[in-house]
Amino acid sequence: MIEIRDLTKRYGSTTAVDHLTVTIAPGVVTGFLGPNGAGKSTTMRLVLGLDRPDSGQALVGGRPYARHEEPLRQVGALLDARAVHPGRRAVDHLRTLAASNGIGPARVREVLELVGLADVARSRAGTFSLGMGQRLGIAAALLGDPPVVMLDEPVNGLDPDGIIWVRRLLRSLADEGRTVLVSSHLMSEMALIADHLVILGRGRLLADVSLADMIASTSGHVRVAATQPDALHSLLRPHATLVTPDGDALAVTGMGTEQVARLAHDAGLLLVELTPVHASLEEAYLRLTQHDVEYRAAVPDPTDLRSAAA
Ligand SMILES: Nc1ncnc2c1ncn2[C@@H]1O[C@H](COP(=O)(O)OP(=O)(O)OP(=O)(O)O)[C@@H](O)[C@H]1O
Repeated sequence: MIEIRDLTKRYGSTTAVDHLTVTIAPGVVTGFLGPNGAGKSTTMRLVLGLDRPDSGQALVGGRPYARHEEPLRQVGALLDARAVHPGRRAVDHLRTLAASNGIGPARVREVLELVGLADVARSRAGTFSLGMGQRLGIAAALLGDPPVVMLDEPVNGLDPDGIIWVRRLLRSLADEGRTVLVSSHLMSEMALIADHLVILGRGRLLADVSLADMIASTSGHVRVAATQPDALHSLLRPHATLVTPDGDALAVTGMGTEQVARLAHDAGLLLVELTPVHASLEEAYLRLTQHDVEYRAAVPDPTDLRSAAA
């Protein structure tokens, strides 16, 4: 279990983590989400004692990370897969880490097998692809067979096989009763991996919610098309919350399919499509975080269902 209590971290005038209180429970995969700069990496670094909080605390297994004698046996973390000396052989990198935590060479061989790097164990980390580097980072995280695993963007750079492998790995770690915290900006991936979500915005907790409740909290939309698109648009606009183009059709929120059908019928319009579309995690996430995005490009509006559905 990870317990974060009233945690605050400032860098100059930036408050990276702002009075954050949340518990990451064992036995489930918790997705850690938030826009760029929301404070996810800082929170993970604070949990690992790599940075000092201004106030509050982060406990792993009931204690601050630094108070554990062999921390790799408590928490396995992948924060930055490139943080390995490029001249180091993969196996030597793992052996050094293992030795500093009283872990024997047999476990090094085991994790190399587990992540699929056994054949390249003697290659230097600098020759590894991004995906191989990720696998090496995950191997390091799992060395101590820890009850808590924290992975920052673990699928970054992995090919589809690798992504499926990470998904299965995280599921099995959670099923074994471990605490699994994983960050990713890929909402479609999160929707497949996570059971629970912790969402930050500008360092504050925006949501601590199950994946199912998160999606259910956002109503979907109706996709509708008619032989006279302009007439349909004018008809629906006064009645719906939002009417936006969606390919050849319109995306309509704030009305159900029946209401759309009746209005069209009464106006003599012929519908060629009428489809209820359930909200995706991405839509729910974009709506929740739209006021907390620190770095936003000028163009797409996050409430535009076309960009949300892309
Ligand atoms: N070492 C540092 N010095 C100064 N500012 C920092 C430092 N580390 C983080 N910050 C700032 O703290 C805020 C939170 O950053 P953090 O990297 O934790 O966010 P994040 O949610 O992990 O973002 P991303 O999704 O982009 O990785 C940002 O405004 C960032 O610029």
